[in-house]
Amino acid sequence: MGENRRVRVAIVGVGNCAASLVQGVQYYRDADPATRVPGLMHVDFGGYHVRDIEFVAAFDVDAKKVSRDLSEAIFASENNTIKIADVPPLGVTVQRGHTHDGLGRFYRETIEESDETPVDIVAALREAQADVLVSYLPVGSEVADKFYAQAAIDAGVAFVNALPVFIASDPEWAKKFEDAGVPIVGDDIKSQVGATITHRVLAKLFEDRGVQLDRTMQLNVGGNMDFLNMKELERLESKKISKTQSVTSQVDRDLGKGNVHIGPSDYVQWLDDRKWAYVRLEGRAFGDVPLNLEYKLEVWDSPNSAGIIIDAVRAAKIALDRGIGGPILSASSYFMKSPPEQYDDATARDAVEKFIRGEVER
Ligand SMILES: O=P(O)(O)OC[C@H]1O[C@@H](O)[C@H](O)[C@@H](O)[C@@H]1O
Repeated sequence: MGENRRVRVAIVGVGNCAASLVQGVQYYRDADPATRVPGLMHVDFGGYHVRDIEFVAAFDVDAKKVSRDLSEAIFASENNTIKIADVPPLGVTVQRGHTHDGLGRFYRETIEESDETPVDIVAALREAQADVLVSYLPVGSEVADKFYAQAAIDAGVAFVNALPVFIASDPEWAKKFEDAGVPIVGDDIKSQVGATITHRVLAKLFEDRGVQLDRTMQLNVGGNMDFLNMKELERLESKKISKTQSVTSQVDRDLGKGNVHIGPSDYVQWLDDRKWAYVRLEGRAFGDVPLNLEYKLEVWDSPNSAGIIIDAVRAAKIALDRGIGGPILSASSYFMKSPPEQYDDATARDAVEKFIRGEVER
């Protein structure tokens, strides 16, 4: 395992999340594996340091990003996340990707689409000798995401599916990856301490402590392109399903129709890439006495997911090194909202550590 100590990463969708990822690799370049570093779960992940991640290809459709060096494209157009690092020129030119259903109404009204011809993705991935392709397409890009998933299979490149399109968790797609011997980690990134994981953990706490959860809701607002895009309601159907099942999987009972409301709620432009989540859980405790819990989480959305992707790409690379194809269940269940199999987060975390040590196959 691990003769090649680099993790060669390609990105599709050079938005805020990609910006945080690229900056984060720079930010943690000299992190000491012997210490606990704020913001990372692993400095060293199975022998790969954060600085071993190398960006080798990037695809986008935005005229202000295509043909620019990745180090500039991450700060271009509508990208508005917090800056954490200066990024030197990377020598990676953003290539014209394929649009398919990637641009909803609000993207089309906001950005100018590149008039360059889309490149051959399989050829580009091969030429770049990519190990892992990270899909950061906008929510609702079902056709485009599957197109890139197929390109990853055809190029023999591992796939990290950060958006709520069901691929790793779809048995037919999972089999395609398995048959091709290509690893996949998915679906839908679960942030470090984000709306989903806090909500899951508290729902489980109610259950574990014998409080019956009767009703819950999670309302999210933000000011990035993700939230603007989701004003188009059809595009967020898969997102609502993904977020809801991630929380309800932690409760053993069916809460009943109408008692769970989880989803993106509105676009508030001045929040920029901040996301605020308002969460409420209503239950019954000892003697059927009401017990309610309400909290508000304020985060910068994109850096909150970047550390998770840094681990997900290294998990995918380890699977490649070990010749394991198909969904990587441990990493998918800890890092993603909709993995093929749901576990509680402590169990999933343990599984990831076992995977790193080679004690579980996937
Ligand atoms: O905070 P949560 O619920 O874990 O969600 C995290 C991520 O969820 C994805 O679906 C969003 O598109 C990302 O922008 C976001 O960072």
